[in-house]
This record gives sequence, structure tokens and C-alpha cells, in this order.
Amino acid sequence: MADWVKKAEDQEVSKLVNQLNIDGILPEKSGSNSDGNEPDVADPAETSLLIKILGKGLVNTKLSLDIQQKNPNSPLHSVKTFEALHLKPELLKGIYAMGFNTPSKIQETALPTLLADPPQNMIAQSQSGTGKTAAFVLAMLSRVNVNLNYPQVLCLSPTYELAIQTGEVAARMGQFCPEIKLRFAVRGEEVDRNKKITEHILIGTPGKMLDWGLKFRLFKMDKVSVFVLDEADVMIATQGHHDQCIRIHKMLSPECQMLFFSATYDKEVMDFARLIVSEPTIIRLMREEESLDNIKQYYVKCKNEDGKYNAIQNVYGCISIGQAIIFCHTRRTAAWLAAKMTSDGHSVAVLSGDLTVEQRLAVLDRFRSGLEKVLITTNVLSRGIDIEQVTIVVNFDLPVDVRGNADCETYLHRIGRTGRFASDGTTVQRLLDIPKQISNSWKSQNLSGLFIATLYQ
Ligand SMILES: Nc1ncnc2c1ncn2[C@@H]1O[C@H](COP(=O)(O)OP(=O)(O)OP(=O)(O)O)[C@@H](O)[C@H]1O
Repeated sequence: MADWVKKAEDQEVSKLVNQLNIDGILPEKSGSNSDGNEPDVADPAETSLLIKILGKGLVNTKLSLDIQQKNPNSPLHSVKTFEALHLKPELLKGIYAMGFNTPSKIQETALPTLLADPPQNMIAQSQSGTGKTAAFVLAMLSRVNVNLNYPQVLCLSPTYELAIQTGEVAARMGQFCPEIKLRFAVRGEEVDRNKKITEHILIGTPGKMLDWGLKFRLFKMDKVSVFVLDEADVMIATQGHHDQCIRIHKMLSPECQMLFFSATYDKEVMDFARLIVSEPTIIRLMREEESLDNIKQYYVKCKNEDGKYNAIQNVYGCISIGQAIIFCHTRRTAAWLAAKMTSDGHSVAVLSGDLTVEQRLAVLDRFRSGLEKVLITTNVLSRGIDIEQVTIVVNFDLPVDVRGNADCETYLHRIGRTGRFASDGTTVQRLLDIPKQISNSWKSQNLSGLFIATLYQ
């Protein structure tokens, strides 16, 4: 991320954005955040959960895999069918019952390594929805020895909700293997401290796992044979989780198979991975470069928020718009804009960080089904959420990072349909193509702010 911003800052558009009077609309960096006038930031765990729940099944991709092997003794191969993995028949039945016919792109290569004997360590990075969870859950279920009644598999997730999601996949995939016992190590789960844990698989959050394994010694960490660290990128972003994961990792035996999964590719994630996983096979599904060919970008210079509002009215006055998403910097601006647009007769929904995940899902459901035509939101919705029928994206406020610099990556996520972009900066270059010529009808009078609209064709 930091590299990306650096790269972007070197480029003209970034300078252009920074020259603008964005500071004037930045909220104060300190002080109370109860008035909704601070930048609304996305919580990575909540975003991840939202993406999972909203996901419409497997993301099919023709992208190539980047594979690196640290252990030359581990032969690498890929499979085109689940049968080729020689799984227990009950597990195969579970996979088919879930509607999986063939392995996904990442599963083709990851599964043989995940299931190999002797076990191999793995770091896998690929975007949300490409089949990572299904892959490691299958490995977890296949490694269990049901004759040994103690935890053999630990799976760490960053939050309660994400752990439950993984557990549900495990329960469905293992539905024909009732002898495999699973337990959640999450808040609210109480244990009898005088009894050892007998379940084979523990899925939970790092704090609870440390309590059960280290503080109360309810199972032996060094007897665990598979350790899965899921959503490692979100884990790092969650206060304290990084250190707890490392504490757990230190207690595992050197023979334990270490598996590490992440949807992002930042250096920080990779550094963390290297601490946890020795001699890994690294599998990365390259990120797709979003084609911006069918997207036209316009900017309108405006004096202030009222000027931006007039610009929106102009847009609505001169073209017919299906559905629109409007991004604001703060909840307060979002609420102000929503009130104004509503009073002008627009059907408006607001999605900001003060809503629970359930409420956000409800708002998105209504918007997706067309009940509202305008969705006003903040950075809580910048990544990974794809609403097909949206024809215009408006950056009422341009995204800035915590230091107040242009956040070009977030800009790209906002305007892109799926949030999938190349990491090599080529799309940044395309930002320079923002047409300098502005349609007359979009132009408002005294210009100093900036407003960018993106039209899908
Ligand atoms: N081989 C497959 N065939 C069909 N559907 C699949 C297959 N593997 C996974 N899926 C489905 O695709 C969706 C995404 O899979 P999965 O949750 O494993 O991806 P992921 O990469 O872990 O995503 P996330 O990072 O959001 O957790 C799920 O609905 C899952 O049931």
C-alpha cells in the first residue's frame, strides 16, 4: 500500500489532486468522533465478512498462477478433478453435495500440495471468492485422525463472525463424516476447565485459542498437526492479533503443517507469512487488470459542497442515470447529501460505518433490488463490493489517506467494478487520461473543489 501510494504520488494526477483544496474539507484529525465528521474508515474484518456474505459463488478467473517452491523435495502437480485427489469417499460426497464439480483455479494447484505426504507448508494469496476457504477446509478435514480424541487442527480467523463462516463451510463439507468433531473457540464458548478438549478441529480467534491452549492447558499445542491462518491480511489489521498468532505459532511443533491464506499481497502480509511458515510453497493468483476502457471519467471543479451538489443536479438534469453510488469522506457529509437529495425527490439509501454488518447487508440488498436509485456511502464501501447495475460513480469527496494524501488505490477501487486491478501501476497511468475537457452542462461556476464522476458505458 505504502509503495503504491509512493508510486502514485510520483505521478501527475496525484499532484493534481494534492494541489486542490482538499485540506479544507478534511475533518480534524483529533477530537471527538461522535459528530460523524471524521473520515469514515472501513473495518477490514467487517468488509471481509460483507464480501463473503454478498459473494455470489466462485469467482471464475482465467488468470495465471505464480508458484514458488522453497522445498525442492516437494513435487508440484495440479489436478483437474476432485477424484484425482483420492479423498475419503464421504468427503468427496460432501464436496459434490456443496455443488462443486471441478476444482477452482487455485484449488487445482493448492489441493495436491495441501494434501501431500509428507505435509508441506503453504502460503496462498488470491482474491476473495476464488476458493481458498474451501481448499483449506478440505485439507483440515482430510488430515483428521478420528481415532485420536484431541485437537489436531487449529484454524485461526480474525473475528467471531469470520470463524463462524469457516466453521459452516467445514460442517457442510464434512456432513457425511459425522465422526469428525469440530468446535468453535470464540467468544461466548465456555469450556469445563477440568476437562480436556476432545474435538479434532478447533476454529476460532487467537485470544480464545491462547486461553484454551496456553492459559487453561485444555489441549496440547504441540500435538496439533495442521495450523491454518486464515484472512492473514485482516488478522494483521486487527489490534493484538499479530502477536497472539505468533505466540500460538511458537508453541506448535516444527512438524506441524503451516498454512497461510490472504486475499491481499502487501509486503506486511508477506513478512508476517515468512515469520509463520518455513519452506513454503507460495501460490499467488495474479490480480486481474481491470479494463477501464468502458469507463469515462469527468471532473467538475466546484467552489464548495453546495457547488458539488449543483453539479450532481446538472448530471441528473442532462443524462438518464440508472443507479448511482456517491462517495463522501465523512458520515456527516453523507447524511447532509442524503437529506438534500431526498428533499429533491431522489430515492436515496445511506451506507456508512455506524451501521452494523446486518444493517449494511439490508441496505445493499434493497439497493441491489432497485428500491433506491442512489446509494450515498463512505469508504466503508470502497472495496470488493460489486453492484452491476450502477452506471455512475460520483466522488463527492476524493479519497485521501490518513495523512491527507491522495489515495489513488481507493479511487480505483471505487470506480472499478470489482476492485480488481493490476499492482504494477499501469492503471494509475490511466488515471492520467481523465478527460481535461468538461462538458459545458456539467460545469459549475466558481471553481476550486474537485468532483469526479465515472460513467460506465
Ligand atoms: N470448486 C468449486 N466449485 C464451485 N464453487 C466453489 C468451489 N470452491 C469454492 N466454491 C464456492 O465459491 C465461493 C468462494 O469460495 P471460498 O469462500 O472458498 O473463496 P475464498 O477465496 O476463501 O473467499 P474469501 O477470501 O472471501 O473467503 C463460495 O461460495 C464457495 O462455496
